[in-house]
Amino acid sequence: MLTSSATDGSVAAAADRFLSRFRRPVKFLLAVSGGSDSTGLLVALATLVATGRYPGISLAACTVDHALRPRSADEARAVAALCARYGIPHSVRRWDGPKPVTGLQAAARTKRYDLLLDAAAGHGADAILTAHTGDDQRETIAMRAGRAAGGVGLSGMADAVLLGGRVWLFRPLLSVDRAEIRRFLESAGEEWIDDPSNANPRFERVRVREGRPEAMAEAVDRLALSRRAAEFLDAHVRALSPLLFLLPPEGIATALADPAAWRGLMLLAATTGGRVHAPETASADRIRTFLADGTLSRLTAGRVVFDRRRAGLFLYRERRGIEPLVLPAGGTATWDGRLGVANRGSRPLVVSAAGATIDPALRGAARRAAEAAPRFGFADGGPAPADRFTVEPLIAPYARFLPGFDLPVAQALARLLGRAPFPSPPNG
Ligand SMILES: Nc1ncnc2c1ncn2[C@@H]1O[C@H](COP(=O)(O)OP(=O)(O)OP(=O)(O)O)[C@@H](O)[C@H]1O
Repeated sequence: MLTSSATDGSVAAAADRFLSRFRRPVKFLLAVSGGSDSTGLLVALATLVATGRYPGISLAACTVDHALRPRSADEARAVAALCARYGIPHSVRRWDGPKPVTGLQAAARTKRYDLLLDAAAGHGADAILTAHTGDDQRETIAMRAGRAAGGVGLSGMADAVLLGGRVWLFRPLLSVDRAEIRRFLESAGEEWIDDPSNANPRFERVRVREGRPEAMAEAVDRLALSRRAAEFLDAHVRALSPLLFLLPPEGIATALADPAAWRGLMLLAATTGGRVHAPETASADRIRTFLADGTLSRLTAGRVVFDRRRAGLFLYRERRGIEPLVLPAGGTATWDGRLGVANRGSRPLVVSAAGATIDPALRGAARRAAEAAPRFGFADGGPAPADRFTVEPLIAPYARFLPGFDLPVAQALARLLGRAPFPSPPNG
């Protein structure tokens, strides 16, 4: 039995705790590489679900074949065989096409999550599960400590993340150590594949595993911080359009006084600039000095103009460096990190900055923001009618990965941009 043995207790207990959280019917897609961690997660969950004690919960699995090593296809087949033994539908998603020479691991990771999202849709799964462990968690904290995150304290991986704004990913084994998972698999008589990339010193995670001492996470209540940042945005920031925001003087004072409010403002700045990351420390310090000084003038940082006037602080995207996007018929893409665009027409669509084409009556901050707004046209220069495309404002910091604890602030940003809320996790 899974639940009784002293050696497998923590894996089974973590799996049981996880499954017990879900009250509605839910299908999970397990991301299984064939390594010990994901094999352990698969065996633990499959065994528990087979007991019939978790009605409404079903499982599927996917292996991503990165096609980077000669044996990867065989490994995917070994996982398929394991899943077949446990009666779990399994699919393989292969990374075809050219691979970059530099940044290979980051590219593989991006592709892996895209392929997992694709597989989740294919299996009709409501959520994705990965087998990140307590060891991975310690490495993440050590890595982030090495980069001197600053501001909000050290943080580890979230146990829930919304991928691509669409599908929740859970990490049920985040509190279980790898050694425990291996003992569990040995007692269950199951084997796993040792991943050769774990011995490759090119990769950062591996370097951390070998080189850095462990660091302890600072006790930061990230959900409380996120809620306070959301309250600040709701209470103080006005969206004059999805591209132009105003923070009145009392809001500026609040942002300078309260670190959570400051974080809300920095996330709004990242969103306004179409940037994944909030301004880094040096840049944030410049903004802070500028705001504390109170002079009515402008500062540009992280592609965003901080435009201080009597009415307060206006925020908008600076005009420079906005690359045009050419979108083929039927295509979807991101423009300037700020807008998701889908071409519904039959001709290529060109999205560029409006620049001088805007209404000459506009003045001040509204004029500057409008110059950085999108303009939709065709390659011959003519404007595209509005029924040929759809757009959705993007929240760049959370467009790919939204940690569960940051859901409140992400929803506040969604409200400000007038876009649909992010979906809630499927438990409850
Ligand atoms: N090739 C794969 N196919 C399917 N799932 C995978 C694959 N590689 C990794 N995973 C999933 O991702 C989890 C983490 O894997 P691993 O630690 O190798 O990735 P990482 O790159 O360190 O993590 P991250 O994706 O968070 O950067 C695994 O436990 C497994 O669930």
